Amino acid sequence: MAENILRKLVNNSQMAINDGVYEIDADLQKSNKDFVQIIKTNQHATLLTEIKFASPSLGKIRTTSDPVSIASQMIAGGAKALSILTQPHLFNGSPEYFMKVRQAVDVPLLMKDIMIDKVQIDAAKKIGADYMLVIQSLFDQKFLKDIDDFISYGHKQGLEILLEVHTKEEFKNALKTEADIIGINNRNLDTLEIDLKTTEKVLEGYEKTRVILSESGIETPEDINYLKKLGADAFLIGSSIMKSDNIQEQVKKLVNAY
Ligand SMILES: O=C(O)c1ccccc1NCC(=O)[C@H](O)[C@H](O)COP(=O)(O)O
Repeated sequence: MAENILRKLVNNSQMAINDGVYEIDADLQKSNKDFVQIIKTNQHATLLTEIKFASPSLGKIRTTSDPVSIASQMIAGGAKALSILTQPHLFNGSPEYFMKVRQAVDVPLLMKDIMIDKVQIDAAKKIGADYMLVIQSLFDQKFLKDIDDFISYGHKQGLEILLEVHTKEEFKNALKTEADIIGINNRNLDTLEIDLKTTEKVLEGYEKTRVILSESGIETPEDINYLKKLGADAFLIGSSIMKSDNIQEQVKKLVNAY
């Protein structure tokens, strides 16, 4: 799959769009909580934990089960927001899981998908997402055009934007946008390799103007403290929590990293 993973992810999203996955008849409300404010005031590590049953890098992570139960355990452990996969292909996600969780919890929710089309942004609003994911490399590598228009459309739908980068160049471009949070993905989407030093490389020499989320490959309190020292304000964690036998305790351990 290494031949071009991004292309494959874009094609998968197009397939899901063509199959009507995002044609949703719902009007759920987002949370009334401000995640950026939570990040700025939380005395402990702010975790955005991810409900993710499978991934391109790991295949099956956990047997698909009730997402509401997983969400409740994450929140009981101290997660301040949740990321929920809605992409069916390779991630086993779905907007239905998302809506079940939205109806059960009041924390901010990120619709985690490979967003390539405004029809998905419309869906994010309908399912009650607070945040949507935008991937800078999709624009820099010319899979998509006009990131400012895409972000502005999301904002007009009442969504906040998590803009994900992996390189210094992408980070520079991301800083020119109106994104609400910039996520540094420690996973290289061309190779799927993870290196926490990505956050270090990207943030080197950066004078803080935005809220920074470090994403992927985070497993231990030590990882969190390392990333915090580099300038990360919050942490997106999926696999290491989803693989755990005790989700609540695993989240608690990470939240109490500091
Ligand atoms: O997780 C993957 O294998 C993956 C592959 C290709 C594109 C995106 C992918 N994941 C999306 C993510 O950003 C992660 O799910 C998220 O940062 C959590 O990462 P982790 O804690 O390593 O599960």
